[in-house]
Amino acid sequence: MATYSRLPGSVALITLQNPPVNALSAAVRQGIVDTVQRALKDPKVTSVVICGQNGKFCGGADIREFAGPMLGPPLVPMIHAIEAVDKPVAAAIEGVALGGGLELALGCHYRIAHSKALLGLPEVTLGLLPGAGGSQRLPRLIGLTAALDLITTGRHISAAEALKLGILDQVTDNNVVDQAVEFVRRVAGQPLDSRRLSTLPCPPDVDSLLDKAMVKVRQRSRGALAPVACVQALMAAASLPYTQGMEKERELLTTLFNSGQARALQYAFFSQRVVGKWSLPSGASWDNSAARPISKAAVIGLGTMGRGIVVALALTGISVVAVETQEKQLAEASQAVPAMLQREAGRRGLATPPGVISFSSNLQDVSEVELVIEAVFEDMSLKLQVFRHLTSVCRPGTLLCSNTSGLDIDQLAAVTQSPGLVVGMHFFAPAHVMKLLEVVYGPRSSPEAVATAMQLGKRMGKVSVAVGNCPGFVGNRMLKPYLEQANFLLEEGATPQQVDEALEEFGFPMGVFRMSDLSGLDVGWRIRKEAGLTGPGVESTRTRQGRRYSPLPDQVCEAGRLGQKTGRGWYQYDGPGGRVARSDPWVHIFLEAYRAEHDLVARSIAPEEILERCLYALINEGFNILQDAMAAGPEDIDAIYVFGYGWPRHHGGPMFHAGQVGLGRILERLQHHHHNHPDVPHLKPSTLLRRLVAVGSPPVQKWREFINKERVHSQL
Ligand SMILES: CC/C=C\C/C=C/C(=O)SCCNC(=O)CCNC(=O)[C@H](O)C(C)(C)COP(=O)(O)OP(=O)(O)OC[C@H]1O[C@@H](n2cnc3c(N)ncnc32)[C@H](O)[C@@H]1OP(=O)(O)O
Repeated sequence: MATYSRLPGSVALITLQNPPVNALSAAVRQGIVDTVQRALKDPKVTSVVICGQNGKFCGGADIREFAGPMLGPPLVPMIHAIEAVDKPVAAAIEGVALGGGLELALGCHYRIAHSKALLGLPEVTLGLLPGAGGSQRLPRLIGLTAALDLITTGRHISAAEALKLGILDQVTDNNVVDQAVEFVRRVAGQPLDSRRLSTLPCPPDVDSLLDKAMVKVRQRSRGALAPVACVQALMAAASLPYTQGMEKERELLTTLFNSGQARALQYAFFSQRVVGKWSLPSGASWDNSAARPISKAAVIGLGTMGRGIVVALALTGISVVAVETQEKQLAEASQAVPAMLQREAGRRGLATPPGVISFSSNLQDVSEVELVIEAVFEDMSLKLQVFRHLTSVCRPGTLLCSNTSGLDIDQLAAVTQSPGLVVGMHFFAPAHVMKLLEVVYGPRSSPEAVATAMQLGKRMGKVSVAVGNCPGFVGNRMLKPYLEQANFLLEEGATPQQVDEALEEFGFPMGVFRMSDLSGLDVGWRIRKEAGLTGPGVESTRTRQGRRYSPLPDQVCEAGRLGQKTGRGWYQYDGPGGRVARSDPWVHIFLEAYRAEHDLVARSIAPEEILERCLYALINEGFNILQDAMAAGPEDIDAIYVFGYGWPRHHGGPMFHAGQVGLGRILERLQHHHHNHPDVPHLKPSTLLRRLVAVGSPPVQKWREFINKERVHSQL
């Protein structure tokens, strides 16, 4: 709702009230319509201020309402009515003015903000465009170039930047409502025509700026519709009168609203928030487990991952003891880490990196910290050695975390004095940049340890997801069948380019082979050797440990082709460290020879089959993970894939995508592919998928409840 009060003198104050962010729900819109009418009719009122309750102006349209029918007064006429008022109306912006919130402010005649406020039009990130007049008013206020940047990126800007751009009339460090009241009293009676943005001319697109932007956006958006529609709306602003521009805005918004992409992006918005409200099978959860405050931490091992973790911690203001026992590596890291910290602080607009880092080669130096993150090489015996050492060196009660991408947390916990204080913290490279953190709880991890790691991840700006302790955890466990299918497709006749193109067309920034070249092919090779799947003494057959196996990636590594770092992998590069992948005749000859050796007849494989085989195998493993309670719900898996594995956000995440494709269809295609490849267990449809289809394929939002019920009745 919105409340109305008349302040001493002649100013009406309208306050939006819809905690926590004063989103423009039907009730709030109705409240605004009513209170603006009241201010208009009250002859004693000469000016109006609109503000938000509890230090937040407005977080935009109420995203939760998008799923249902539109009720209450629509936004566009409401904002037009405010603009038409013949008394000055000012928006007093505190906290946030985002999306519809900023569009509401653009309909006011003046905008005054607190210096700490954030402004933006993030609709594009929800698969929409600023459809409450924002795409037409903003370019009239700040020009096409600046409007294009804000509308197509959706980025939030500071009050200082908004003032510079001309969005704001005044910025204050004091009480913003008081300032706005004083401001409107001062300007009362002045002509308002030039303050009504809809009546101003839009600058024309003289340098074909928008045509060029369209080409770029189409290239960059990888199939996402909203950025393209945003440019189209700006083209309308630049070339059409305001009323026709608004018609175009509405038409584009309707198309976006009805697209699956908007639903996927809005789901992704909420999943990011759902994962913060974690719960474990034990019943421990975010609201019944206290996190410990951490001010001093240590990182053991200063390779690529360790260095990134040190920077991520230091940026939160935590003091870090950075330990590396190899002198050469330590010397390199003590040069590199401060530079990385400086760069990242600059990128985030922080003047001086707040944390203090001390470097050491002595493990004893971690004795005073509250939390240790071990980030040594991914080797169980080495990690066990470090954990044995840590448990004797650290004071009782220190939290011991392992940055592992899939090793058994329970084994590590078993060699410590307090297994309850051990959790996994699986960072993604580069650790100071990538948003995802898997917090891995073992059977003995205490709720306090999980809460502390989750809280620390949040402080580092990560999307932290609590996951169970199983090989590969969630992300890498699902990646395994995906990679496996990609290799099988090569055996059957596809080329690395064909597989990559199909996946990139779907929206991944990089296909599986380009990505493997970037990460280094030796990573998986070492894991397969440790698992006894390849290496000396293992027979070179296409069946290993009772299931189909492709030795192709092993043979590529044996040829010394480890990816970008060696200048050769599934592609060729200009040299070691080269970035531009080019098709390599060696690979094609190698694949032909391999197929001939194994009597495989190459067939032509359609992109649809490539997508089905890779994605549905991955999704199927996602269902197995839910079934095994290694992830609390589909949102957890989807957040992991969107933030850590390049899953296109406009497809929501693998589990959401499964729902959009139709669970029945996924089941039917998995059955089909499993029938053709009975020696591939990953294609065998999961029990959970079958059960969901059997009960009528409920929407993804209902799966968590269904799984819990099935578990109670022992159906899973
Ligand atoms: C019909 C007209 C069509 C087009 C024109 C207009 C379109 C729009 O306005 S679309 C919405 C645009 N706004 C946004 O994208 C802002 C989204 N919100 C945020 O970015 C952040 O929530 C925040 C910066 C406003 C606050 O961040 P923070 O303090 O970290 O809190 P949370 O993100 O955890 O959010 C708290 C709580 O609020 C819910 N929420 C936030 N914004 C909205 C919203 N616009 N509508 C509905 N709900 C919102 C969020 O989900 C959290 O709820 P829970 O605690 O229940 O999870």
